[in-house]
Amino acid sequence: MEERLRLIGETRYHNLHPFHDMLHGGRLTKGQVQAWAINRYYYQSSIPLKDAIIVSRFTDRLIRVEWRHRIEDHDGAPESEGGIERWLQLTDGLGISRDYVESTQGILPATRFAVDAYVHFVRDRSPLEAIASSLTELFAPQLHEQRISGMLEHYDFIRPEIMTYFKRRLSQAPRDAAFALDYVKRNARTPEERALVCDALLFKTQVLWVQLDALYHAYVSGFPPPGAFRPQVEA
Ligand SMILES: O=C(O)c1cc(C(=O)O)c2c(n1)C(=O)C(=O)c1cc(C(=O)O)[nH]c1-2
Repeated sequence: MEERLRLIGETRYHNLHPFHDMLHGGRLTKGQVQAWAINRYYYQSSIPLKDAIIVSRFTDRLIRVEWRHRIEDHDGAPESEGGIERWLQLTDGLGISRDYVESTQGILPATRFAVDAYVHFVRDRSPLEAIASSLTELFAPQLHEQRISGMLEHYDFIRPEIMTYFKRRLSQAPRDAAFALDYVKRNARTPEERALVCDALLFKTQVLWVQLDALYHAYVSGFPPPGAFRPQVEA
């Protein structure tokens, strides 16, 4: 099963999407990077809702204890900032108002539908599939490394401080992915359960991929849907 999961990552993870090639290779305008960050905020801010649902689905206290730090990683705590605040530092650095980002008014409909589908998936499917759907994080650190170095190298509007979100994920994601992988290996006992685990990961790669398809269509091909964020024309 682990081999199958890793093959799904190698062939379907969104590091392979052409929008990411453009983002990391310095081939987007500042307006297109702003569009990516505004849309991605919706994903970030929904992750703790998704994780709270996962916590609510386990009667096993030890799993709840293990999983709940993910909510704090994103939401923060009274004395410490979390990932959502760090994401807003990124959008601040890109010159977009927090009110506008947090309102999620300008996001693409496809972003909302895809992210909501992820939240609903962990609510509606088995707890095993809910955990398996987080396994894309196995493949995230390499992508984050690429993003940090690529964006710093290629864009004069990206300063090191605003990439803190990704630097922090470099240590958080491997720990989280290792727990989830160990959990599915121990708990998917039948061929049917192992197939469900692989299908959950496949589903999640589609949640991520379709968000970049929508960004590409709107901001590279140039067909933003009505009501979506419109970058200001750059001089
Ligand atoms: O930048 C990315 O490509 C990327 C991908 C993923 C992922 O693979 O789901 C996550 C993140 N970032 C991320 O920052 C994050 O906090 C996160 C949580 C989860 C999850 O499913 O619980 N995925 C991801």
